[in-house]
Amino acid sequence: MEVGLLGLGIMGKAISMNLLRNGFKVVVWNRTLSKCDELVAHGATVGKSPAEVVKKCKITFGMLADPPAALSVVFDKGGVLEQICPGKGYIDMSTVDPETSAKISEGVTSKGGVFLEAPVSGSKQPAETGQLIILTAGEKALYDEATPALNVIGKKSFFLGQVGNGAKMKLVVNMIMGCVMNSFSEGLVLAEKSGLNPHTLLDVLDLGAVSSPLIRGKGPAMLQSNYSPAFPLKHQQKDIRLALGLGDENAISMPIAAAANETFKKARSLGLGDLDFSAVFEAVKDLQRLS
Ligand SMILES: NC(=O)C1=CN([C@@H]2O[C@H](COP(=O)(O)OP(=O)(O)OC[C@H]3O[C@@H](n4cnc5c(N)ncnc54)[C@H](OP(=O)(O)O)[C@@H]3O)[C@@H](O)[C@H]2O)C=CC1
Ligand SMILES: O=CC(=O)O
Repeated sequence: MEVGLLGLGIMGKAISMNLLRNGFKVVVWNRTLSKCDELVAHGATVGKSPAEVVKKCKITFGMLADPPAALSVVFDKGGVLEQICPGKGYIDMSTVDPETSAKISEGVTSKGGVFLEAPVSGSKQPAETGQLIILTAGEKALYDEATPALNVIGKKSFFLGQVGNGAKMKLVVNMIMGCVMNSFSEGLVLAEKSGLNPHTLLDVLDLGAVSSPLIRGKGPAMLQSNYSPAFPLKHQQKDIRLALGLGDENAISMPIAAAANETFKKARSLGLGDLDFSAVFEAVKDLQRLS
């Protein structure tokens, strides 16, 4: 099976590599074209534009940074819409808001193509090993057609119905994850400042109800100030911001998410946006110094 992949950031690169390893032919494109070289060395071919990738492939995936990027590769010159047509599908895996997803769906379907949104839960390592959780919504026939690829990309795919439901589910999940990370960071600072050994806190947490792959996976590196990016902090802040927008539309009061958003914004203002989202710990430490 041949598939296209637009966007070779942390996730797009890992997903492409995994597809190649599993026998898929992959046609890649990235805004910074030089990032395609490593994929070519592993057997991928390159399209010079999103449109050229769509021309070559029956199904094309997008994995872009944010709503402006996701819209740009579809609607701009050389974009997906120039070649999408009946018989071709576009699957957007970027984390965006439901409105962005609906715009992309309308654009694709207006040209006779089919659309599926498919944001993923899970980070760099699950992407490398095909262990993502895929939150799809949109055209069920495209979901069925893409299942062989989805089965390689993830350990479980959900089909959630109409376009927008995948985006909403992803934003709810990441709103929770951002709040947990912020709260965990405050706990680490509180432990240390009140005279406890934060390493012992990690051991205690790991044995109790709060134990999680997130805390187990990130905690030791955070205590070494190691924030090598798996999930960039700027994307986590984008997700909480978009989740707050969803809360706004639905008149849902979310004071904890709003506070976490402020901490992630503070982290961005400290220049930590490209580091892993666990670097919010540094912003929490900085806030203590100021208070
Ligand atoms: N990293 C993670 O753990 C996870 C991330 N996600 C989500 O997946 C998406 C991708 O994440 P990730 O791979 O980490 O992000 P990266 O920041 O590593 O990569 C972003 C990608 O978007 C491209 N891009 C940015 N702006 C534009 C634009 N205006 N036009 C075209 N392309 C653009 C970049 O191209 P260029 O190389 O040229 O800059 C790059 O390919 C995000 O929506 C993120 O929230 C979801 C689950 C996990
Ligand atoms: O969006 C990030 C993730 O880890 O999931």
